[in-house]
Order: sequence, then C-alpha cells, then structure tokens
Amino acid sequence: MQQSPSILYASNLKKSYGTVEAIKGINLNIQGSGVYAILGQNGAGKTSLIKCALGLEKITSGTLQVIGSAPGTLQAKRQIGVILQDSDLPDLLTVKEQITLFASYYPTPFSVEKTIEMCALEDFADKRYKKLSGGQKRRAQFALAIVGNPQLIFLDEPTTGLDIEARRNLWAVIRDFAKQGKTIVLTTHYLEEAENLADRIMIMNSGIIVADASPSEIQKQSKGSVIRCETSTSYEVLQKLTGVSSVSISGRFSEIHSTDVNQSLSEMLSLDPNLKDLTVNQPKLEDVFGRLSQGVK
Ligand SMILES: Nc1ncnc2c1ncn2[C@@H]1O[C@H](COP(=O)(O)OP(=O)(O)OP(=O)(O)O)[C@@H](O)[C@H]1O
Repeated sequence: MQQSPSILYASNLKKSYGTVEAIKGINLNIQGSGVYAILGQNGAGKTSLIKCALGLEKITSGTLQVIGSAPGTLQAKRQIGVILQDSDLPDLLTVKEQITLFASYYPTPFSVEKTIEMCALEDFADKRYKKLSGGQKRRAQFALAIVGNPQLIFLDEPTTGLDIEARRNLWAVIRDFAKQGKTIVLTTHYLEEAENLADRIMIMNSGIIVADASPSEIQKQSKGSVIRCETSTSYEVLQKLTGVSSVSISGRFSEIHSTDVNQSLSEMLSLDPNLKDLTVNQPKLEDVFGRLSQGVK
C-alpha cells in the first residue's frame, strides 16, 4: 500500500541557542490530514520546533522537511498558514482588509467572503483589528492562517488567554478545517485542548518527545491505578512499596500510582491499618502527562 507523503518530517532534529539545547534530537513523521497536538510545559521546545519548521530559526543538526521541502523555501511557505504567539498585525486595518492582504500572498487562496464565513467573522469583519476582543483577534488570526488555502497550518498556543466559550468556538473552526483534508499542528499547555481536538498527541519535555499516541492510547499507556488516601505512612516509605511507580502529596492526601494495586494496598494497610478516605481510580490523561513530562515512563 502506498504511504501518504510526509507533511512534517524530522529525523534526529536538534536546535540549540548557544549553550541552550531547545530540541535534543527528535524524530517525527506527520502524514495526512487531521489535528496534531504538541503538548508540553513552558520551555519544552514546542515553539522552537514550529519556528524551525517555518524557517524562522535555523536547525542545528538533523533533518527537517515540510511537505517535502526545506523549511523557509517559497514552495513550503505557499502551503503553510500560521498563528504565532506574538502575531503582530496592523492595528488600523479592518479584519476584511487584513484577510484581503493575506490572500494576495498565496497562489490559490479562498475568497475573502468564504474565509469570513468559515471563521464566522461576519459580526466584526469591518472592525479595525485594534478594536477586537482577545477571542475575536484569535479568530481573525486563524482566518489569516487559512485564507491561503494551505495544506498545513501551525497554531502556536492558539487559545492561550481565551475564556472557555471563545476557546470552544475556535476549536469548532479548527475541527471544520481539518475535516476539509487539511493538517493542523498546534502547540498547547492545555490537556483539555489536546484531548478535545487532536487525533494524535505528542508530549514534549525538555526538548524530547516523551510520548506520541492518540489520546486513548496515551491513556492506555498508563498501566495501573491511582490510589488516593489519607495515611500516616511517609512519602519515602510509600515510594518503596511493591508496584509503586510514583507518589505525590496533595494536602492531606497521598496519591500513589501503582502497577500492582492489590499488593501495594495490602502493604499500605499493614503499615497503616487506619488509613482512610481511600479511592482507587484509573489514571487520567492529565496524570499520565504529569508523569511523562517528569520523565517517568
Ligand atoms: N531565541 C532564543 N534564544 C535563546 N534561548 C531560547 C530562544 N528561544 C527559546 N529559547 C530557549 O529554548 C528552550 C525552549 O523554548 P521554546 O520557546 O521552544 O519552548 P516552548 O515549549 O514553546 O515554551 P512555552 O510553552 O513557554 O512557549 C527554552 O529553554 C528557552 O528559554
């Protein structure tokens, strides 16, 4: 069977700024349409990856290709739309004027009217950019990212600072665009965003991809259970029990991740027969993210 061509391909990709190693050798192959989320905490290397893919930063070593072309070439640029975190747009132009201007950069753009309709901008298309709310600005930026009818869109933290309604509105527009056969690569700090939007989630930590799977696979990867209770047994002792892979203390509760819940619990009960408020649950994706981004696999 013929494989679909790579939209974003990286092999042993490294990027350093002086002595700071932002990306420490990642391998990545994004093929076909859909929404791909790169999830990670501050400084994980997400923006560096996007800037390298756009040709705004030079890679230090390894290979990086965007739709089969080197980053930053005209061929690549024509097939890419982008929202960066620090998008600086002319304040005095209206939304419609900005869309018209951006459309002129691309060989086969959507019409301005279609773009306004796809992004539901009708109510403020004739307003100057500086008069828009934060949520409206993000939607206008998204319109600028898609007006060129690109195959690939990079969205760097597209919903940071938006309230939940504005965030959900933008998610709906992003989903619709992916359904048209486009590829969207977005970075986010929000697990909920990745869970709601993405077909595939890549978790980045300290310049490395520590997990790469569908939201449900990431959940499956987290074997075992989370035991939560109030106990007098110390953190140090809990850590050493059979099956325990991590322990955290939250207020009066200890949270113990165990891959052998029966054995861990039996040891906990013999150490502290009075432990109370016990619950045992499957780990949430959030727990998995926390553990993986601390390097615990
Ligand atoms: N222009 C630069 N010069 C020097 N160091 C940089 C530069 N850009 C990023 N870094 C460093 O590279 C590392 C990765 O930063 P990057 O912005 O890629 O992370 P991020 O995952 O996007 O973080 P955030 O979620 O905060 O945006 C950090 O240690 C950061 O300080």
